[in-house]
Amino acid sequence: MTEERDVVIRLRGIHNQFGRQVVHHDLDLDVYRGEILGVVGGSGTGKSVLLKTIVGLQTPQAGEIEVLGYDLRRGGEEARDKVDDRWGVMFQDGALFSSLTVRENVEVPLKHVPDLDPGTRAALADLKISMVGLSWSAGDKYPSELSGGMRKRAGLARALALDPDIVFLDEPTAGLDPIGAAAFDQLIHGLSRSLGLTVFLVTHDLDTLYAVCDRVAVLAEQRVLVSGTIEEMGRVDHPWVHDYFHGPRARAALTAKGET
Ligand SMILES: Nc1ncnc2c1ncn2[C@@H]1O[C@H](COP(=O)(O)OP(=O)(O)OP(=O)(O)O)[C@@H](O)[C@H]1O
Repeated sequence: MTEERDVVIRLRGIHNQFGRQVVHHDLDLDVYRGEILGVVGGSGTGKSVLLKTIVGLQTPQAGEIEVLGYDLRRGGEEARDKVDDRWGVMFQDGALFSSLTVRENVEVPLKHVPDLDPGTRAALADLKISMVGLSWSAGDKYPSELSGGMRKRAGLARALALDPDIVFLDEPTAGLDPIGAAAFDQLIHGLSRSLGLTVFLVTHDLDTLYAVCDRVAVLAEQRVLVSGTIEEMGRVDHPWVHDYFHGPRARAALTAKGET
């Protein structure tokens, strides 16, 4: 008997086009509750556009988007309102407001919570700041006073502010040194497991894929060409997938994970 898995994001027949450039055509994808899904693909295959499509920053020309059981295309504003505080998004550079301190940045999504007094709001922000491994004093700092890795952690704290079911991460380890990247991978993994978070993670970083992802979805030929475990990816007979998962970088990442 196969176990039914709880699908939290279901995409069907997504079509995204800019002018004459078709980025996605007839794209289907399921994301399961509690998993860390790595979304990979060559440059320009539409990984970021896909993330933006799900969170409502890009409107596809066709297709169905269902998140946490809500039909976001047919359900309109009302459906989006229902899920808006159940996901968090972290863009590449953290996308923090430069004129606000880290604590004030993390407080931004909390301002939508009714009846939350300023003291409680600040305390909740501090809790998220410590959850992502930043010191208490980081809350008073401005983004320009932080390192790239700290800014990413602050961006993650803001994405976690409303205790979301799903977090979307766009290249979270880009620009980090290998030690900082590995630490960030472990942070994502630990948070996902302890909070039961579903993570939709766009990445080029093979170490991240091998270290933390439960499944991988490969974008190619304007759709999700294949999805499955890394082990399954190793058996896929497609030139890009083969080169990606059998290349020297993949071998190094596998060795680093200790599975030679
Ligand atoms: N707003 C837009 N207007 C026009 N074209 C766009 C827009 N957004 C994205 N594109 C195009 O869509 C394609 C996919 O872009 P996207 O940023 O999703 O790629 P990606 O797979 O994330 O690439 P990379 O790995 O290089 O970050 C690119 O050719 C890009 O130029």
